[in-house]
Amino acid sequence: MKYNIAVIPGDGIGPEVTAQAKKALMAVANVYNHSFSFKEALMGACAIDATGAPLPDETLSLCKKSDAILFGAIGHPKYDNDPKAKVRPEQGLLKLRKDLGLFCNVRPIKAYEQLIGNSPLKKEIISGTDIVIYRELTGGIYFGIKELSDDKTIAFDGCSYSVEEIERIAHLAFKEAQNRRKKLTLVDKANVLETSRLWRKTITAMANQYPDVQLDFLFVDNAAMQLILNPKQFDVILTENLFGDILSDEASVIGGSIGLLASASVGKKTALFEPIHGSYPQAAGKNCANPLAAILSAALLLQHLGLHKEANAITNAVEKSLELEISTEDLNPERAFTTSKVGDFIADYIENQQDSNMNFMNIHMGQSTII
Ligand SMILES: NC(=O)c1ccc[n+]([C@@H]2O[C@H](COP(=O)([O-])OP(=O)(O)OC[C@H]3O[C@@H](n4cnc5c(N)ncnc54)[C@H](O)[C@@H]3O)[C@@H](O)[C@H]2O)c1
Ligand SMILES: CC(C)[C@H](C(=O)O)[C@@H](O)C(=O)O
Ligand SMILES: [Mg+2]
Repeated sequence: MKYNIAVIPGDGIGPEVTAQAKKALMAVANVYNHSFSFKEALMGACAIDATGAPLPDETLSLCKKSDAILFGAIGHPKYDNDPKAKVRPEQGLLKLRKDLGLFCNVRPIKAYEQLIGNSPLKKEIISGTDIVIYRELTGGIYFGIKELSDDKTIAFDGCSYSVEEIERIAHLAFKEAQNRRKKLTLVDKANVLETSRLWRKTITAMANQYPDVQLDFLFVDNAAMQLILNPKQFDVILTENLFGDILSDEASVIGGSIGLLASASVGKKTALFEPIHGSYPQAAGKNCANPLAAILSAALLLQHLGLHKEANAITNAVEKSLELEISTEDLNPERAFTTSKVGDFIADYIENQQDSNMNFMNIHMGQSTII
């Protein structure tokens, strides 16, 4: 089959990690006789530099024409440190999510047995953790009215949610729970926020449509603590935009590095696949960032296209790289492999995994070097 994939490498480490995800997809194409046509487009600080806009029209129209979108990361310190900047890289990503209707962001988190020692959390606490966060992505405070008083001493960010916005992601989260361990936790701040009370009321009213799912509720402050104290209690977490952003970075500590966390941003018409991490500007151009979040995002892309065997080929290769410690410095500081070497290993493993020849492993393991 032929698929058109829009690729948005973005800023900082975005281009480096996205290149490895493309390598993995090309290896899949070779083994399984698919054809991926990749078309690249600008978004973020690089797009502002080139066109003045963080999301050029050509990028949006390319995304609309594509079967799926692979995205790296955006963001640049020159904007992070300038609160007065009117045009910012992040506006590109937010506009893309909104214009494409990508309301449901799925963020899987698991403790890989191979990496159990990498987390600062105790082994017995994290071992066996397998959570998926359903983060609402096109509503809430991110997209509310923003105001600054004329004398610039008072700022306002509005937060609103409608029943329709809550229901459409909640149906997906309930269904995901049905396919997993049948537990759904709504995380909110219903003791304070009107929007959270609407979430609670709406989800409670939906529960009878999913009688096999055990539904519970947690306030977000407690949820932040429970994620670290006892992450195994969670199966599917459903939450609003801002809480999902914060809790997923926190949860990445369970896996051992944020460089492992992939995500799918899904709408009715299309879907975009993105690591949860940012542009990590300190590592840009150094070939040292972990590409696995981007590579695992490519696996989620394949699943979305219904290519399950192919997606498994990528996740198996990732597991093998972790087992052999063919990993970047965040996971393997003593004997770090570069970003591109990890990508090469994954692509080679996908193409040659039937090959039981141990030389194959030796070639890669002998190549360790580094930064
Ligand atoms: N989706 C996105 O594009 C996205 C997400 C978050 C932040 N950002 C932007 O990225 C810029 C930097 O933000 P930040 O420093 O808060 O977050 P960040 O995720 O870029 O980096 C935070 C820390 O996480 C670690 N890290 C991140 N990615 C890694 C990787 N692939 N491999 C190994 N370690 C990794 C590093 O220790 C890094 O210092 C900002 O401009 C921000 O707005 C963009
Ligand atoms: C860059 C920023 C707008 C974005 C968000 O807050 O959604 C990021 O942190 C993420 O998690 O994808
Ligand atoms: Mg974030």
